[in-house]
Amino acid sequence: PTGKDTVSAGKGLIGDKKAIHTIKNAEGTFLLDRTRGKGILTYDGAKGLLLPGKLWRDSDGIFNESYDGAAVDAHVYAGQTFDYYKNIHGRISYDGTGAKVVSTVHYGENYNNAFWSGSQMVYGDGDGVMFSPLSGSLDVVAHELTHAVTASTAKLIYQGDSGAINESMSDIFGILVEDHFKNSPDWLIGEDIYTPKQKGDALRSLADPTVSGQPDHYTKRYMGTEDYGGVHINSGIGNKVGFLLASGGTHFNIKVQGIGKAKTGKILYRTLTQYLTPKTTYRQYQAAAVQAATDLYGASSSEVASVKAAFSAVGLK
Ligand SMILES: CCC(=O)Oc1c(C)cccc1C(=O)O
Ligand SMILES: [Ca+2]
Ligand SMILES: [Ca+2]
Ligand SMILES: [Zn+2]
Repeated sequence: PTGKDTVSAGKGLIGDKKAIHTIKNAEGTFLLDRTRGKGILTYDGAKGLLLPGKLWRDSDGIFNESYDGAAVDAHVYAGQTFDYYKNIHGRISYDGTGAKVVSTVHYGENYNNAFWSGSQMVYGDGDGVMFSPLSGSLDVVAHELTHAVTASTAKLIYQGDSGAINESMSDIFGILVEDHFKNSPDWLIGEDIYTPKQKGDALRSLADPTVSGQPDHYTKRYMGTEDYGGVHINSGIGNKVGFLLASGGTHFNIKVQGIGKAKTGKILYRTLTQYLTPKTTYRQYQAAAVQAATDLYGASSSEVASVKAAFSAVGLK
């Protein structure tokens, strides 16, 4: 649709008020943000399974009803993730050339999933027990949009080691985007939408992947066929590397000097976008990350030493 670029009032899933970029015409106000790249667009799946559904339209221009919350959060968090990649890494949208960022909320019924379809983000409403509506968490939205960055660069195949690295990159950048915008950063994924009736838990922990049954060492990796060869299981190995590299610590008697979240983000962004390829294995990932850190900080830098130590701590070299 055409219309006038507008800033509207919105309320997120937990009732938090926030401004949203929209366009307004005679038919109403739409979730179309034309201030970022070629646009950020949010659609209503209307509890069906057709994508993308209908571009979200509000008749009175105030997005404050409970049904609106998932859409407001998806729209705002997509914009924040867009801003992180632009301002921190100089990347304009997931493809680097301002590609439209499309999200659909209210997908399916009681759907406990969120995913990157290959061309857009899709969020279920959850069943109210396992999940609340899944766009209600910035780290989850950033996780999904990072799948799009990966699909536009390394194209890591979604199975086995490459799939686990794909998943880990999405978790790590989910953490980094949330850290960039929130004053309560953590190393947890999905805490805002996971098991709404229980407090203090999360979908995954990067600080200690074993709390959700993930391995934190390469010798403990899952080798079965479930979950595309364990992409959401073995991502714990890469997640532990990311945590140790940023925060430091001693793991299986190996001490890692932390280098902070910002440098960790720079090294892993360069690794993902310059060195990883569709079939990269965890061992090749170690070499790629060392190379990226060397490019950025020099072969004899403390940052390179920390990258080597972080991978060594999980049994990779
Ligand atoms: C952190 C977001 C996440 O993991 O979303 C998924 C869920 C909830 C189920 C299945 C797949 C995914 C995914 O995006 O990998
Ligand atoms: Ca989090
Ligand atoms: Ca919970
Ligand atoms: Zn994922």
